[in-house]
Amino acid sequence: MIVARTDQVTRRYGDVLALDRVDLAVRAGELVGLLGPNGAGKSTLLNLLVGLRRPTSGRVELLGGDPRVPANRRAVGVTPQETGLPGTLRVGEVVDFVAAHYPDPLPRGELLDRFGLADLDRRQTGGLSGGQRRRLAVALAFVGRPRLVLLDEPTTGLDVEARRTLWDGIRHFHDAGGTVLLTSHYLEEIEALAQRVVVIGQGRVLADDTVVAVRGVVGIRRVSVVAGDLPALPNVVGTERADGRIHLLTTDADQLVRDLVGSGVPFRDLEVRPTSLEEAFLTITAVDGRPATS
Ligand SMILES: Nc1ncnc2c1ncn2[C@@H]1O[C@H](COP(=O)(O)OP(=O)(O)OP(=O)(O)O)[C@@H](O)[C@H]1O
Repeated sequence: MIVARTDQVTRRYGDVLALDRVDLAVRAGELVGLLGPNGAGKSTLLNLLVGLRRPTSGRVELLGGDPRVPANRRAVGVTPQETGLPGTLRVGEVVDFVAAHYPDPLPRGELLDRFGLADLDRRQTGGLSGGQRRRLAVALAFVGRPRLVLLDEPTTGLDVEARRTLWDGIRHFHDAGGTVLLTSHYLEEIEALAQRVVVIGQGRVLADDTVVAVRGVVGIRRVSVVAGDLPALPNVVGTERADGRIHLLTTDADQLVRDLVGSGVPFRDLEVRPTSLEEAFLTITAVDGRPATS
């Protein structure tokens, strides 16, 4: 069963194309990571899924209906990228306040325990550390026993231990059958939680695959030289000519350099550097299939 879906969704903010014909389907019980750099369109996508924004074109479906209808959002928990908590309320009071909106909320103690906040029940939220505040904000998405939880960069600003505690809370929910869609800038974060990763760049879905497959692309290096035409070389997954240089994307930079030298073709100014995730996907998408000398 599909619990969240976008069908050819485009969203513009004036001249900015934030999402460009995005297709996404999240099935019940999945834990999906949305990966992409700043401005890729991740938050926009979450906001469309929870009905906070309308698509410019295309269709969005949440739990089988229109996300803008409140009844369809009842079984959804959300933590946006930025949240505010009333500073004078105690942690327990905030949880109780949110819980009061749901017919069968999680017991307060259980929720706080799951997110490592049990000792802070009576602390005013204004006296929490940044990391504790973030964990509470994320925990609140789970109060109403949702079927689907959407988390926008849940662990930003958390130290290693706080991040681990939060991951445990998310995992617990997922192990019990819950569905999660979360955003991150880091593959490592998604790798720790999800099997499936959707890579977004410049408003487009660049990849929708297993973490293992995406990790293969992240390992790609850019070998660039100043040269005339190059022969076709093994392990080259993309080629680009720019700024008077030939850029070769490769899964094995060491071997490619050996092959370049072995080919006897004159070249100079050799450079080898890692590609960013977005760069790797964008370049491969743009030039895949063209011969190295084009
Ligand atoms: N309300 C808005 N008005 C105008 N432009 C917007 C608005 N919201 C988002 N944008 C633009 O849309 C694009 C996508 O932004 P979005 O916040 O969805 O990206 P993101 O992947 O969540 O980024 P980040 O990782 O920085 O949170 C960006 O170019 C952003 O500047």
